[in-house]
Amino acid sequence: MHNAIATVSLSGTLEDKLRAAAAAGFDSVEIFENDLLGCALSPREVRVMLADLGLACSLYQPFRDFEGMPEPLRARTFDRAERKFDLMGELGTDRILICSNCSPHALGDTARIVDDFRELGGRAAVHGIRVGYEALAWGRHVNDHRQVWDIVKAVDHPAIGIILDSFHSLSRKIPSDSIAAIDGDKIVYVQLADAPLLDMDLLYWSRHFRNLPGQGGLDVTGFVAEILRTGYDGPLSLEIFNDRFRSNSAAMVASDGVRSLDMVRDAAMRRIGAATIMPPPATILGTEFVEFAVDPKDRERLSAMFTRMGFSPAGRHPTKDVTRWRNGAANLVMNGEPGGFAEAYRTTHGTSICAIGLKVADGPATVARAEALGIVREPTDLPAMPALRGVAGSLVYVVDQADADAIWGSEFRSAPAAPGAGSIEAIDHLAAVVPNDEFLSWQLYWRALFDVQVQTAQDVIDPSGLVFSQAIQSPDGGFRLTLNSTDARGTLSARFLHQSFGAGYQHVALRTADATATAAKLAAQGLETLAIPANYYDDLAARFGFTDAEIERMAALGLLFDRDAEGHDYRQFYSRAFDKHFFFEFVERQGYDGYGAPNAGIRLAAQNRYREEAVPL
Ligand SMILES: O=C(O)c1ccc(O)c(O)c1
Ligand SMILES: [Mg+2]
Repeated sequence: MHNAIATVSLSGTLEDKLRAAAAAGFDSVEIFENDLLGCALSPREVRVMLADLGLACSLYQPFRDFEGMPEPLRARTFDRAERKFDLMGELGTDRILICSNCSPHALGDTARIVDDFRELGGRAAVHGIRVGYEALAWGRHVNDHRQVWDIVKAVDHPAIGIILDSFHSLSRKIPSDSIAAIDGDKIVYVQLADAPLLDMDLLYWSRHFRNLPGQGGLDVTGFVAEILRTGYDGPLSLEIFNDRFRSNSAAMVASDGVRSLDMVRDAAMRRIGAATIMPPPATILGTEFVEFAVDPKDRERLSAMFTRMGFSPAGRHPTKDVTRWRNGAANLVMNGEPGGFAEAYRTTHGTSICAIGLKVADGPATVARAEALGIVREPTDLPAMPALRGVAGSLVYVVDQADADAIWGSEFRSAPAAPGAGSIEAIDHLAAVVPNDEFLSWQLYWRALFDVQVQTAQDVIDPSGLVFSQAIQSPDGGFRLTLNSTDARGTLSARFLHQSFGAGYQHVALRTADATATAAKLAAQGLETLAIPANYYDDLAARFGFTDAEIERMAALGLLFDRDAEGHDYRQFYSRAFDKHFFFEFVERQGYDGYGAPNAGIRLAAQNRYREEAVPL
């Protein structure tokens, strides 16, 4: 069993695609006919290039509108097939994909279809070629792999088998356990794609929105598990029609593709109880700390902000300019050390969040899985705390739960915890902004490495355009992250990307048991918070029946409110941004699992009103 990718999944010319697939480590490619037709190389030259790159060609596709054609079209499809068999000989591949007929001329007569395939099998066998029949979800008469399997059984020819494509089967909600009826040695090829769950015409959904397993909402793992159970051991091949991938870097999509296939194969093997190739998805217990790279000129103002947020210095590194700030269970690290990673980071991005520390159940296993998935490990001088490369070159420190306390003890000279400052229970969530091109890539990174779940993606309305927000969280909610991206240049997210020279963490949400009391306390300490307009509170009163006094109090503190369908409440308020760059949120969850999506547009409109204000130099 090996990793393959269809050339249609990658951007560029055929040559670009092949080079990217080889560089990422694929074993073989499916050559998509249009990529060959537009290529100046002859099939023989492509074959030489493939050999030079160490790639095999595992499939030629697609061959359309073959089965059940009335004469004289029928004779012509057989001639066309013979031409393609010759071409495949030059290209050096022995498998072809025939997708189910979409022609208005196609006859649905199964006996005719079976005869057509039997005849084709005879002709293919002469060339040593195996033909795989794939049900397109929108095929005119055949659109379900169960129909294809019935036909393949009836044909009963060694050169004729079935091709399974996860998109076609899962988009139609065909139960994957139906694959158990298929003989593994009759499966000619397997194509994999995921997709976001969209209620959309199947053809349009397939041709524009497919994405890599681990980037969408289909149960590709369950599909692969059933295929492995049949004993199939041929290629698992990515066939991704995606508008964004057509313009993205082929190198990025190809290396994400290998990560995705390795992840899905590992998950499927785990599901069927087979021996696996890497440690399981890592359990994150929480965000142990957030580290800020601070420019010396900003140190005083950032310290003042932390103080107003109820944090106090709780330890200092014995030799480095690194300070631990603490409020309850939340740690913020301020790093002003020259000459190291933090300085390099702030030189590019300005004073900003340069690293996060994740507390995990098993540190060494987390790092081993990261390495198996091709996630870059960054050297650090902290042996107990390995670091992985994260968004925009920031670091994700891996903190084993057994070492968490020891790290603070050994790395910092601790001051006694300041009494009375413990209003923060934990770092609730992080919000990162990433360029649109990388949105799916970072989603895969988190979903491949960690045991996390995704919530339904949200469209958030910024006054200057739409922002996509994808929440990722551990099963118990102890770790939460939102990934945000936009095409709209004027949005806060876009301005963040522009001003900070790339992706990064834009805000940190801190959890408190009582947001109202925390807001009052921090306001009294001088924390500037985001003012929310009166119209919002009129609507809150109307929707939830708060008393005038309750509404007045919320308005005075800039508190936002939401309640989920089960009646769980959420309260949140925001700090002003530090130099229009990053900001803090304070949240109270009463069993509420979301992120206050109905309030996101209100918050963005409020932040937008400060847009013209100058930033201190
Ligand atoms: O969209 C299509 O036409 C198409 C063609 C070939 C495939 O393998 C496929 O899954 C879809
Ligand atoms: Mg397909």
